[in-house]
Amino acid sequence: MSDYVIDTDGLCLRYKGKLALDRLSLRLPRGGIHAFVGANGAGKSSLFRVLLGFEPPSAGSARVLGHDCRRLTPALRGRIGFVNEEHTLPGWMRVRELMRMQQRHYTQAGGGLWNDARYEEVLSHFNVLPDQRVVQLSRGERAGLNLALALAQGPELLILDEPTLGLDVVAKRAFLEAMLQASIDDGSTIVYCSHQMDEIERVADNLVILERGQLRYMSGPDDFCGRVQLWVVEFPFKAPELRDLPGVLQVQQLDGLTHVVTFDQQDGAGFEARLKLLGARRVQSMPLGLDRAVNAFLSHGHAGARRAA
Ligand SMILES: Nc1ncnc2c1ncn2[C@@H]1O[C@H](COP(=O)(O)OP(=O)(O)OP(=O)(O)O)[C@@H](O)[C@H]1O
Repeated sequence: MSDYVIDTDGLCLRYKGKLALDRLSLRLPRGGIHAFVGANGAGKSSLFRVLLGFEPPSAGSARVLGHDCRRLTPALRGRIGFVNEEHTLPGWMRVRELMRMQQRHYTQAGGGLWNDARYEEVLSHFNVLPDQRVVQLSRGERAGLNLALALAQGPELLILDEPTLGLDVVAKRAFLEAMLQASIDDGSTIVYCSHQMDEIERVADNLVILERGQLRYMSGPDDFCGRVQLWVVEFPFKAPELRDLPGVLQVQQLDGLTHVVTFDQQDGAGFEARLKLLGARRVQSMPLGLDRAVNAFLSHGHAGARRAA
């Protein structure tokens, strides 16, 4: 059995003239919650489509649960749960019928561990009646049903594309709790993408940052935040150009002070000394939350891409 639940090597996916995945080499260990972040168009959904066998790689390889993604058998697919952001479900079916169908499938297939309690718990946060047809549900209710079904399957690997988009705060919290529970109780590996850093901060064990189809960064969210630092600097006159200093991700002028976000400059002394040499009168440094840290990291990539263009 492969140690990696997902293993890609030099993976490329090209859509007519557009490189969505660019020589992506990525290995995710089994277990835990892996959160993918990246700007719009970074390639998150494209990666999921390749992993699920919906798109063949244009070059390189992709393996999921130790098997080539181009040759996933129905039995293997049964070990992988997937929820897409549109929450597509058969509209004509009643909620009860859909649940029974999934329940039967996942109990008989033996691939998963159907969990009634988890289904009921997640769905209880939505006003969904068993007799309603899927087509009659609101978008958020359909999302809730889809997530309840996916989490109740207890799949070995669960891939979720922006699962909480459009959910209210209570439903979102319930879903995150259930996701954590599935990861702990069933040992499911959960791979999901989101633009909501508060969520990722709360549940993710591993943060994966994609940029223009490439892997830019991977570690636990806390380790990532530990490497990003904000410096609030007072220059007596006009602030000098700081963007080209080593490790600088972002520079902003706010209320007469210069805010500099750096990566791997947390030893303090070296960077502070540089700022002082450049004429800084006062320097204060502080850690950043995940939201601002990721934002600075991604905006650095954006700026780099603009400069290269
Ligand atoms: N069917 C397609 N045909 C052509 N280009 C596509 C297609 N699907 C995606 N792309 C392009 O591939 C790139 C990656 O798209 P993808 O949907 O994977 O990004 P994403 O990271 O999921 O973005 P978002 O956060 O906006 O959902 C984008 O530049 C997108 O325009």
